[in-house]
Amino acid sequence: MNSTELVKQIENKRSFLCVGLDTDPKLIPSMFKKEVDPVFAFNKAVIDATADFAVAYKPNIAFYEAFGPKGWESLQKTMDYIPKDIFTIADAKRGDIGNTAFMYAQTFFDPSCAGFNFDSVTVAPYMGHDSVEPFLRFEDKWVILLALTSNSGSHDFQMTKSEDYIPMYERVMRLAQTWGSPEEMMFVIGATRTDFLQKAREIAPDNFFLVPGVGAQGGSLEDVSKYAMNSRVGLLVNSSRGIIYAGDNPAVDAKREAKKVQEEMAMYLDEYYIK
Ligand SMILES: O=C(O)c1cc(=O)[nH]c(=O)n1[C@@H]1O[C@H](COP(=O)(O)O)[C@@H](O)[C@H]1O
Repeated sequence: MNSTELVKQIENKRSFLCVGLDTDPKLIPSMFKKEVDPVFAFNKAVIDATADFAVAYKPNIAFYEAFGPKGWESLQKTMDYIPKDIFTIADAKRGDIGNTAFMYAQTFFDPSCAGFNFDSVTVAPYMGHDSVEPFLRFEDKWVILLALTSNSGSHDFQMTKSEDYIPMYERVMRLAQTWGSPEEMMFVIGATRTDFLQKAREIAPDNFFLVPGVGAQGGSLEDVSKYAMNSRVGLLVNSSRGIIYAGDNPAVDAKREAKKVQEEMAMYLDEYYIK
């Protein structure tokens, strides 16, 4: 999916919500446990309940690969079920030398390999340009590069400053913009880092940000909208547990939560979105 299609979807749905499909078999409500594939049955119910309010789905790959072939099959069925006009993110946080990175890129982007046709993959920048470039070879596919993450460990490396006082996350964002255009590269900026959202937007005015950390991790949707929205919205805000585990019945509970977030987003679009 290209950025024009993504922005159009955001404007039509008045939403920049990404629903995270972090489906833990232990947390699936009992009504799904009797199904042949409980993970897929649950995801299907969540997708049915939230597709009107979400512009993206982000299956976190860890929750699927932990269960081997069965997990990959649940992921495949989930991907096949997601409506084709909704943006998809393989949250895999990959990063390796070039030829290996290309295999990872094929896994998620090339339907003739593993069978997936994701729009984007999360990638760790630590190994540098040649570990990211292979993901950029695919047309209308996106790299979502970790910049400033939502966890407390983000202080360990991302916030550290070199002799020129530039923090590592800023160095990542500036250099990565020489590797790929805003049409193919997004940055992860945690919603829990509202103090840095404005700065991040200054560093990368045109890139989309994937912003996890609202909902269960407590980030403020209003601050994210206020400080990081750009003239093409430029935001995908993820919530996983806060939506998918909102209650025992996704048709009611996940729907209620997704709708609530979407309505709040519509309000912030009215307030902060200036084309
Ligand atoms: O890349 C991510 O999506 C990500 C980056 C980050 O900085 N923090 C973060 O929480 N995530 C992911 O976003 C999701 C957050 O889930 P909830 O806290 O349940 O909404 C998980 O899948 C995390 O792996």
